[in-house]
Amino acid sequence: MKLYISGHRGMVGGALVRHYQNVPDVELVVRTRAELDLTNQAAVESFFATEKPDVVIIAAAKVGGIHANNTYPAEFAYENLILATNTIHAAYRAGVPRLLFLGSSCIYPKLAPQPLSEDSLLTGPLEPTNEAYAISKIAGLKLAEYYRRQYGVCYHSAMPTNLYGPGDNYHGQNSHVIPALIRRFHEARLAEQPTVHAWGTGSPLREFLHVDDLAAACAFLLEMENPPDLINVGTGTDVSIRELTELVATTVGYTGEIKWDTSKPDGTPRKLMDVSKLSALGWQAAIALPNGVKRTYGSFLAETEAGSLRT
Ligand SMILES: NC(=O)C1=CN([C@@H]2O[C@H](COP(=O)(O)OP(=O)(O)OC[C@H]3O[C@@H](n4cnc5c(N)ncnc54)[C@H](OP(=O)(O)O)[C@@H]3O)[C@@H](O)[C@H]2O)C=CC1
Ligand SMILES: C[C@H]1O[C@H](OP(=O)(O)OP(=O)(O)OC[C@H]2O[C@@H](n3cnc4c(=O)[nH]c(N)nc43)[C@H](O)[C@@H]2O)[C@@H](O)[C@@H](O)C1=O
Repeated sequence: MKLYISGHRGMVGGALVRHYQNVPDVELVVRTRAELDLTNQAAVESFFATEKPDVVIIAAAKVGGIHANNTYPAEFAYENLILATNTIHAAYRAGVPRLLFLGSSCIYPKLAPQPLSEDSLLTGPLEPTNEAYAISKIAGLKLAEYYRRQYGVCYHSAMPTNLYGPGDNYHGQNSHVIPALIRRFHEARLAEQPTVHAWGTGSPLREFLHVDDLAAACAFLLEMENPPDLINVGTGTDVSIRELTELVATTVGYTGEIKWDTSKPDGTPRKLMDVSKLSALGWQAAIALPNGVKRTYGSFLAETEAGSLRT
């Protein structure tokens, strides 16, 4: 099986490469952004016509936390729309029979019933801080569905909940909450800072999935002969941002005071996936949050040491 993983230098793409690199009879195809810019339609068409992979996983995207999504909506919409469109269409034109598109839990309406069922898609207004990204992800998953329906190709989508793990982005402003807090608490401990600020009120609820679990779930879905068009991937449990913040501080060994910067947005009040569809098919997450955060802090230290930390 010739498998093209886009975005292999990102957190999800990296986990997929780790998962598949020792699987027998899998030939991995990867390209850096410098080698293949997925927003360049001609380059994408030419790549697919030459490589003709058997399976594609779209793990490339413009990704960021609440601040980045809220600040750069034009880039989040444009890059993710064009990247998904180019990849799905070129894969179809090159005769690729199987493709997995990755969306995100933010595709569901802000106030949809919790836990978020796949049936909630397109039933109400989106969370404003990530509307642009969500719209591009909805377009991507719908495109995969339409190509499957019209052309009979097995193109389908998975909706992961908030992810974390090795190879995450530790940018001070544009990252997600777990990498942001790991770095902030780590630096505060080293500098013996008495106070650390976390964003918002601490009251929102979020569900977190380790990226190695997501890679395993993607492989599970790609083994299915007739996968659903759209399926949620998560753990089925959530925590408050306040609880998460305390967990990260403890893991990192920071003992100072935590203050809340309420000038920063909370985002959606709760985002818990209904994972009953995936559970019924026989898959569930294996890495519990405290252990996952501990492992991720270990990766952060190793990446810092190696000079490869993404900031
Ligand atoms: N992180 C999370 O919490 C969640 C992520 N997801 C989804 O998982 C997928 C992967 O996310 P994640 O791994 O976290 O993101 P990362 O930012 O870690 O990785 C994304 C990768 O995509 C590459 N990329 C972006 N634009 C282009 C382009 N135009 N051409 C070529 N490559 C490009 C980036 O390359 P470069 O390094 O050169 O910029 C990067 O390697 C995305 O679809 C995202 O929506 C879903 C739910 C939650
Ligand atoms: C994966 C997901 O990621 C984004 O949505 P989000 O769930 O809001 O993700 P987040 O990780 O940025 O924040 C989670 C919560 O945590 C709080 N918070 C505290 N302190 C920090 C902090 O220091 N950084 C960040 N980023 N958040 C912080 C923050 O205020 C919020 O209440 C979307 O872009 C969306 O498109 C998407 O798909």
